[in-house]
Amino acid sequence: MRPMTFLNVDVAAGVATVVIDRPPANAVTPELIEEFLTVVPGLSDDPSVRVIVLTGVGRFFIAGADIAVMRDLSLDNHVRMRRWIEVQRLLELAPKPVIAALNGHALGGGAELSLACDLRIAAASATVGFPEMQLGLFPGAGGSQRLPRLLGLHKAKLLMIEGRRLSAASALEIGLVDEVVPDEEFAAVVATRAAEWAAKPTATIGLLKTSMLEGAPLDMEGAMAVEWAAVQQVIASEDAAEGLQSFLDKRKPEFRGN
Ligand SMILES: CCCCCCCCCCCCC/C=C/C(=O)SCCNC(=O)CCNC(=O)[C@H](O)C(C)(C)COP(=O)(O)OP(=O)(O)OC[C@H]1O[C@@H](n2cnc3c(N)ncnc32)[C@H](O)[C@@H]1OP(=O)(O)O
Repeated sequence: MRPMTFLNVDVAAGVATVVIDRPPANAVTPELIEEFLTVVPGLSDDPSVRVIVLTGVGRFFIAGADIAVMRDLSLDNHVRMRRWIEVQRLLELAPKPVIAALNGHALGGGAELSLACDLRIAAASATVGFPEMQLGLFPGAGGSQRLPRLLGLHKAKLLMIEGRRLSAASALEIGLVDEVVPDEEFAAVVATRAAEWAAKPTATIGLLKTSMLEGAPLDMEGAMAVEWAAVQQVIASEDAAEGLQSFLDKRKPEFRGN
């Protein structure tokens, strides 16, 4: 893979950590989007990667779209920036868990990216919000459709109309993040959680992700068929055999992720 300018990728012990480093605010530009579109598929396809962690350098996770870039209100520019949605779909459909480690401000398109991840862990000093409307913009980086699915229509609408930046604690209260960690413990807790998730049956998690998404818009009959197709894949997996055998052997399972 060609060297990246804004993304630092480290893979160790099954954990791929993608660190966003585009000073001063990790704001999103077409160039940063292209780097994500280069990095994420490779991590998705790499069987040695059991979990992907996204995080930022400094006091910003992602401050959202680069406002200077967004000043170009042309359709062409928005088509370029709209590829952020492709990044989100790659994460949402990745055949492995994706953790958004919100080290700092996660705003606008940054918060919207986190909605496509499977776990959101926030440092206590992080803030999360959808301030697009304060800029006269539409929260159109996936958030207007994912947030209602997460929080319910009314709460999502209020959050987006008001555009408030929530503290990590407030975001936890409403279910926008899953865990809040004191700043000084954040890196260690993220590493621990990532290691825990890397040891789980990775392929089965990938199947759970895609079958839940596939089944969501279907009627119960169709959804049950999606679930049954997933079950049939999992019962043929090494991890299913290992999990059951480990219980009978009274030992911890050693899932190999397939
Ligand atoms: C993400 C991809 C989008 C895809 C779009 C799809 C296209 C089609 C749909 C279009 C709809 C748009 C969808 C999404 C839009 C957005 O995300 S809009 C941006 C939303 N984000 C914000 O509004 C946050 C703006 N930042 C702030 O409010 C503050 O920085 C802060 C978070 C409250 C922190 O304040 P403070 O601690 O005082 O720091 P600052 O001095 O403000 O910031 C430090 C430097 O960082 C620069 N900066 C901050 N945010 C951005 C940003 N979003 N873009 C560009 N630059 C940013 C800030 O200017 C400072 O720079 P310097 O002055 O040079 O130090």
